[in-house]
Amino acid sequence: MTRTRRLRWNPALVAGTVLLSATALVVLVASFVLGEDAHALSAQAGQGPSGEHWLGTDDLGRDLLARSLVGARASLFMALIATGISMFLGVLIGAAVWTAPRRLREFALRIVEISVSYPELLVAVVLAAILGSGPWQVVVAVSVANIPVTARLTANLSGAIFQRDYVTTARLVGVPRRALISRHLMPNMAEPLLIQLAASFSTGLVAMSALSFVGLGVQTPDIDLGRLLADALPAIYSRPVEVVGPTMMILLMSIGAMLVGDGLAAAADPRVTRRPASTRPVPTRSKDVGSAAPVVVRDLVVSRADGTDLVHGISFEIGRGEILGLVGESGSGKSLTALSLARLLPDGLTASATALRAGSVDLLDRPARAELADAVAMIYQDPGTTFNPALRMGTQLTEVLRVHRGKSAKQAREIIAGLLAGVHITDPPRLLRSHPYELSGGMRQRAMIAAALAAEPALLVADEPTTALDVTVAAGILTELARIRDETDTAMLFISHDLGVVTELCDRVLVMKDGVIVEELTGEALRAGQVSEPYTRMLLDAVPTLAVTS
Ligand SMILES: Nc1ncnc2c1ncn2[C@@H]1O[C@H](COP(=O)(O)OP(=O)(O)OP(=O)(O)O)[C@@H](O)[C@H]1O
Repeated sequence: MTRTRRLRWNPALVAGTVLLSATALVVLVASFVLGEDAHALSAQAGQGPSGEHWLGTDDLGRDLLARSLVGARASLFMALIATGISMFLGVLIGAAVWTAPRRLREFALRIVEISVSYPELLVAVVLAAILGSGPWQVVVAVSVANIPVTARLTANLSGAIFQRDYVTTARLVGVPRRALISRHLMPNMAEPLLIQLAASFSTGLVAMSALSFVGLGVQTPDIDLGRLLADALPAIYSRPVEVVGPTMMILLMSIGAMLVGDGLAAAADPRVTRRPASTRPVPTRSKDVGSAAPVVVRDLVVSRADGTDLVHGISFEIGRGEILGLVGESGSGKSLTALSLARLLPDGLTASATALRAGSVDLLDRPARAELADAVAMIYQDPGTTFNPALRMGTQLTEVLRVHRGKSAKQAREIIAGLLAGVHITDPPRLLRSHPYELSGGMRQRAMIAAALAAEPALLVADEPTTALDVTVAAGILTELARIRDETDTAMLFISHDLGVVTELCDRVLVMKDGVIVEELTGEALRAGQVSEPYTRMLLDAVPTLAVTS
């Protein structure tokens, strides 16, 4: 079950909504009431404003106010239809681009970027000229001209959202593509897309009026605002009042739409956050090596597309119920090692190994997502980006159980509630009803651990799980991880650049430098300071201590 985020009204949004709806209402009502007056000829030609004709009459004696309101109705409908078409197709193309294979995506993105570089009005004029004059031709021309800008916005938004941890997690657990788009992409793009909708309406209205003005749109005797402006042009110096009606209608509607857009932008949620992580399968090299350990990594190489190796053939195993620490300075290759195990390497990087196994799953065999979810779970550094801000915690935490274990929503909630209680969340039902932003960082991280355990993975990767937390909360999370190690068979890969934390928690520690393991130590040896590598010594010396001098 998903939520509706409450709209935060602000002056621009109120003013825009009132202006737009009042104008639309007046236009609709008046155009029905005054429909005949707009076309009725009279002897009172070319008159100025009067009590009978508020905006005067044109050279055939037709009431200019009635014509403006009737013309505005046509422009309003045409702009709405064009906006609907361009938004629908733009969002579809933009989202589809990000679910396409990499090469096709790159190609499509370039096409969209090139299309955006042509001014919309110019494209609309060219298309309308090709299609011929008429209202539908203009609607199609303006719709098509507006598609690229929406498609690019959607593609950019999708790209950013696709790289957030919660989407990475959803992909890791094998959430189907359609659900990814409807549940994770769309709710998080709603605000910018609504803003784009308002902008698209406004530019569409102006473009359509411009096309009718130059004779490509609505044709006499039908009228829209552009047509009325064209009719007023010959008398622009002798009776300038003729342009007032259509100009005012264009202004009122587009200012209304712009204010709504600005209001939505101001009301947009400021909590939108990011963290580049990502996704790409791991191509492979060759075959195995027998070992009883649940996690086996042999000769893991991670390379860039240009052939540069970032991780240089490292090997390690993790035993049942063992926490293996992976330490090293920033850029030493810790995260790439972990992402290779989860088959979540960023685009442009590939991994190969002679053995890569978690539990019974051979990661070199391109396991199905469901299998992978059983094998590997991840806890990320920043609990603020781990969850989709648009969904309740219950929806997200139960995902893996519903998707892979076929549990009903109720069963999944019960299991997760038990796991949440296990990680010392005091009121699990309340947490399940909450949105992520209602929780503290520590609670979110505990919830992430509970979600990770739900799949009973053979390997739990914790990538700097305490770095974004304050010291006391971090201590609580470390205690949870130690408890999981003591109470379950889960093998754990604990990544950190902080030897102090690793010393507290890990049974064994690998020290990485420049993509190579330079030293392997037991937890005791590390605690006793028995290290042989100068690099490890340097890391150890970098651990802050609270020395009190008197
Ligand atoms: N997508 C990428 N494309 C190219 N190089 C990358 C990419 N991701 C990481 N690298 C490079 O690979 C090396 C190892 O990166 P990695 O993220 O594994 O380091 P790390 O030890 O986890 O660092 P940190 O503690 O800062 O997270 C670094 O030199 C980094 O610049």
